[in-house]
Amino acid sequence: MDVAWKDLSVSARNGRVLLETMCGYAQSGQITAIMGPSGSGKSTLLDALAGRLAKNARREGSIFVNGNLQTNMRHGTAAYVKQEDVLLGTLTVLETITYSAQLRLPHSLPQSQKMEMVESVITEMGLGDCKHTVVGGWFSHGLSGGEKRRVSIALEILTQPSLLFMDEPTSGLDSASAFYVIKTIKNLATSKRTVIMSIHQPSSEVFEQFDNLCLLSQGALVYFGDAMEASTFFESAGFPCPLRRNPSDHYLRVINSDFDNVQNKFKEDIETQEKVPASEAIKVLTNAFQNLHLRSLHTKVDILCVTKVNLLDSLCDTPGVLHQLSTLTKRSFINMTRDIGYYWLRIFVYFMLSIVIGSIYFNVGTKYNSIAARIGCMAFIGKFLTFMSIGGFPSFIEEIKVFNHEKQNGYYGPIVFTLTNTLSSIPYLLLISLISTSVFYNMVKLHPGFDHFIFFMLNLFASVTIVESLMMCVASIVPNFLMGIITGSGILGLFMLVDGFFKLANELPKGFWKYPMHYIAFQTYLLQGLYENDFQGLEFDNNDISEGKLSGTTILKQYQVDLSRSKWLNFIILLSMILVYRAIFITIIKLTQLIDGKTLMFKINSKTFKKINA
Ligand SMILES: Nc1ncnc2c1ncn2[C@@H]1O[C@H](COP(=O)(O)OP(=O)(O)OP(=O)(O)O)[C@@H](O)[C@H]1O
Repeated sequence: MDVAWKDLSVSARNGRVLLETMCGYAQSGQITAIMGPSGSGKSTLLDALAGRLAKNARREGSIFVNGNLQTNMRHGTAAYVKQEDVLLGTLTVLETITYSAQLRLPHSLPQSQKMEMVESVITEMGLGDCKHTVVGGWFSHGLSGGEKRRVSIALEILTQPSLLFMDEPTSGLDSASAFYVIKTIKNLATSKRTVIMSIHQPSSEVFEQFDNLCLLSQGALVYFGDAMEASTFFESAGFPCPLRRNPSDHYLRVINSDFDNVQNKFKEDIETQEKVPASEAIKVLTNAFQNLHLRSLHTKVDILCVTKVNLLDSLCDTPGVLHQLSTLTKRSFINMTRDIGYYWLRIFVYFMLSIVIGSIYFNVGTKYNSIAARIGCMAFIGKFLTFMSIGGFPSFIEEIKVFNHEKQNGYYGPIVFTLTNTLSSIPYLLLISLISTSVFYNMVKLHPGFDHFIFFMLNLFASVTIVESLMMCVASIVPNFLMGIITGSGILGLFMLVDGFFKLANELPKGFWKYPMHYIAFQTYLLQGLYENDFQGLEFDNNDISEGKLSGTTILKQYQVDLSRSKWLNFIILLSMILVYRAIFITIIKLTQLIDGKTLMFKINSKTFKKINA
């Protein structure tokens, strides 16, 4: 793919110019390196080209891919290696890359060939020794920073994308690793791939692998052209590279104006030519570039903007939705199994709390005082045990980071993610409900009968699933674990107040708190279902024994339980809430994509293509 950008500029919503108007190109078979001091706009340029700018940044100018004005890119044609590694900490290197291969390589490719590709990319990235090591997270130390970086690169080069964006691929790598990694990328580029990467401080050997150099300083273009000719350019502008200095170090030293104010302190230690403040040097270099190279750059860009080349079709044969579903469900299930914070810890705490509940309300009976005890016991279970399900949020946040990255690369969308998360979490949520209910139900001796026990368990299952679904919606808006937990707790706390326990339903202020909040809170249906399940069919001693027995139905009326809704109807409402919350999650993700203007990179259809080509 040939990429050309013309009159490209980026500004933040507050008016700050992040990238000044510039042009440039990247051709197939070549590596184009974007270099510059820290904060010079390398990532911004990369993001602008890849269509990944932050919401508050606006791009102007045009980007052409194969001579077509770029709108979106097709799935499999562009890959992006982010600056930070987004990996599931519970998987080994081999598993991480294998799942990615299953997810993205054409379905028609035999399994043996896929595994060969996985092994080969592991070898190329020097990960052979640690291929069975887990990536690592808060629960276990795993790969080093440099190894994680190489796994991130391996994941993206696996499919040999036609266009590869890389944000600082060598950061955290030692010089030998950096060299071999870039050499592998160079090999990839020579097989007609286009690589655009931002890079900090390449060694001279790494620098030699670059074809084109785009040098930025303070958001402006200082040099664009053949990487090897940069030294001639600097020399002609009066800044020759001193002997025994890495050329890239030299370029960055000359154009880094961040330290102009402290330069005087180190006068004796710096070369004569560097005594010129960088701000002056940048002006000289920019003028020299405009005089010597800008015209030829414009000519080259103009040619590339109109040179039509057909897009590669080779990688569009990606696996179908069912294959993606099964691969992602397996991956997610393994992640949930290995991350003790996802469910195991919760299962243990639920078990312990169930014993505590069982001991406190042990053999609750049917005396007059047992009525309040049963109500209190069920309210605690319905409120607090379900609330505790926000504990899995930090682990979910890690998973959603990977989802966001894979979604941006166009591997799959929110519907597939939601389905896989649902399928893989169901066994654990059932286990939580089964263990807890088995313990407290039998200790407390709530309404006898297997059908009553099962109903209780299913309600607990539905409610913890609702809390997980609600937290998914929270994560889609607040993808930070502390803020997410605060937001989720706030919402659940509010629901608890209006479910009819702390204040009976008819005594809640009508405006807002009863209508609609009482009916939105899932605990309303949970508690009513549990109360009906427990009280209906039982008889209790009256306060005054001479007044005879109190029927369960009378008690339910006193607690303002809406008996027109059967306990099963309450349960069905809970199940529907799971669907509603998960649908809200999908809608939020889709809306965010629309607002971002990144509507599914892979969803460009042939009609649109024909129109653009026309
Ligand atoms: N969305 C944004 N809103 C406001 N300012 C931004 C935004 N993105 C980047 N910037 C600013 O633009 C400048 C360039 O940022 P950028 O991340 O592109 O630099 P960089 O050259 O990649 O730096 P580094 O090498 O340190 O990663 C920085 O000063 C940064 O604060």
